[in-house]
Amino acid sequence: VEEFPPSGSNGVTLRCRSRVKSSCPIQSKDYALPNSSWSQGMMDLYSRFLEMCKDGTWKRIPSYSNSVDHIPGKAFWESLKLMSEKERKDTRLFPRNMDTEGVGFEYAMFLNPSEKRMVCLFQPGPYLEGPSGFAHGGSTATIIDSTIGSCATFVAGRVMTANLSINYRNPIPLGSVVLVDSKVDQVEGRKVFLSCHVRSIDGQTLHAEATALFIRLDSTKSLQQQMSCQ
Ligand SMILES: CCCCCCCC/C=C\CCCCCCCC(=O)SCCNC(=O)CCNC(=O)[C@H](O)C(C)(C)COP(=O)(O)OP(=O)(O)OC[C@H]1O[C@@H](n2cnc3c(N)ncnc32)[C@H](O)[C@@H]1OP(=O)(O)O
Repeated sequence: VEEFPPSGSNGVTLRCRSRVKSSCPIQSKDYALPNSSWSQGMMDLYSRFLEMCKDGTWKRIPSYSNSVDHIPGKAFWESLKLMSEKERKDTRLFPRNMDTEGVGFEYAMFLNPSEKRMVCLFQPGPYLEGPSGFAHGGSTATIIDSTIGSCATFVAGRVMTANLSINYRNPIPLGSVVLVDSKVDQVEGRKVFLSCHVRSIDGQTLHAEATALFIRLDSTKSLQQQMSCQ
């Protein structure tokens, strides 16, 4: 199955750990692969998207516990120089902050480059509880921000969330599987406008809808430009 960014060419899967000599990089764990906590519904949806990756329409996005690991190629190695070994070891991407599988954010993202669309298969675990039996709104905001943010990253490179507006329509049961579906609506200079819907797998329940503004931070080429697919 095709994967983006391709692990052989961008260096993101190669990461130096503190106890390992820098000349001996090791592979970071990809958390967006199935584990035993994934429900049948999550597995089925994941298989459906993997199938759609076969003709190149969709790309599976690997997920690492440290954001640095997502940076492609040369920029990755340059960013390592800007951070101390301790900083690299001690930070974690917020939705990957729990060690036990299944209790927090279980998710996998897929990108459709031509539609500038990123979807996220999300199974909220018991430690994300807000109202009894349902996901905390903050956890929903987190997965929306991460999905939209990854979509904006693809289109614009380094970005920050400037505005995120969410309407919560129906609570998300813990342990259920929802589809977070985001797309870029417009790009105006450094501003990237996106929208997002969170729906049940059968599409019958709208859980949340959101709009967001991301601001591009620098003039480096976007991943999309690097893939030359616009
Ligand atoms: C292939 C795919 C690839 C995938 C990759 C996958 C994996 C990726 C891995 C991991 C990514 C996961 C994704 C993570 C997602 C999480 C993201 C976050 O949580 S970000 C943290 C929260 N956000 C902040 O803390 C920002 C705080 N704010 C700021 O730092 C600044 O305000 C900033 C950078 C947003 C803008 O500041 P300025 O100084 O650069 O720019 P100025 O001039 O202020 O704004 C530029 C324009 O934007 C408008 N603007 C700015 N903020 C606005 C706002 N809130 N509402 C409306 N307009 C705004 C301004 O009015 C201005 O517009 P005019 O050029 O004048 O037309």
